[in-house]
Amino acid sequence: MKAKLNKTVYFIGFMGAGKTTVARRLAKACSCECIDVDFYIQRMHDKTIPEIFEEFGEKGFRNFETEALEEIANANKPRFVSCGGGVITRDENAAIMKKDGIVIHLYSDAKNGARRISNKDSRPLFKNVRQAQKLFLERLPKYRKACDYEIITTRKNSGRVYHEVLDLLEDEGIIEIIEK
Ligand SMILES: Nc1ncnc2c1ncn2[C@@H]1O[C@H](COP(=O)(O)OP(=O)(O)OP(=O)(O)O)[C@@H](O)[C@H]1O
Ligand SMILES: O=C(O)C1=C[C@@H](O)[C@@H](O)[C@H](O)C1
Ligand SMILES: [Mg+2]
Repeated sequence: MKAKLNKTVYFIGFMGAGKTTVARRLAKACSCECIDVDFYIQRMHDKTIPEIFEEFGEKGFRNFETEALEEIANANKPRFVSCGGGVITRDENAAIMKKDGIVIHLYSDAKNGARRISNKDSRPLFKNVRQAQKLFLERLPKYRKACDYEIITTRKNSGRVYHEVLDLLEDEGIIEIIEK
């Protein structure tokens, strides 16, 4: 399949929602760039996320995250961006994404995320399922406020989520299908 993307699409959602997986597959179909904000931050600072949390704390990490988002949004070219799970903790991040493109919330709670994520050590804020579920419930209104669209991913495989997002983007004129 070949498609053309007209506007940058930001994926938000809790850890393990499938943001990176879906963004990569869509970028391949549209022959455009796919940016993972977590990878971008790690490359910018040449440190892993746990190292950044240890050295600069969560506040330091959040500052890097806003800086990275600003850079990504300023590039002003259509692409897919998968965000870190906590991007909605700052209202200014939501404003940066909305100004540049459209925001899709991939809904997955922490219990669902826990079944999908194998390496929880690389995620300092996913210590155990009970704590993570509490964090998810605190964040849910923020994900919903920050997004333009929401796709439920619970009990759906990544292929199904991909097709639902693709249909949505086509219906909204954000993607044009060139070849089926
Ligand atoms: N809908 C799905 N059903 C089952 N497994 C999935 C689904 N989507 C992604 N996965 C798998 O779950 C794991 C996490 O997916 P992914 O890295 O895309 O999530 P993420 O939202 O980017 O997470 P994080 O916020 O931690 O970066 C991967 O192993 C991926 O293959
Ligand atoms: O949910 C969160 O707050 C985070 C999710 C990850 O993607 C990373 O951005 C980091 O571990 C913080
Ligand atoms: Mg990811």
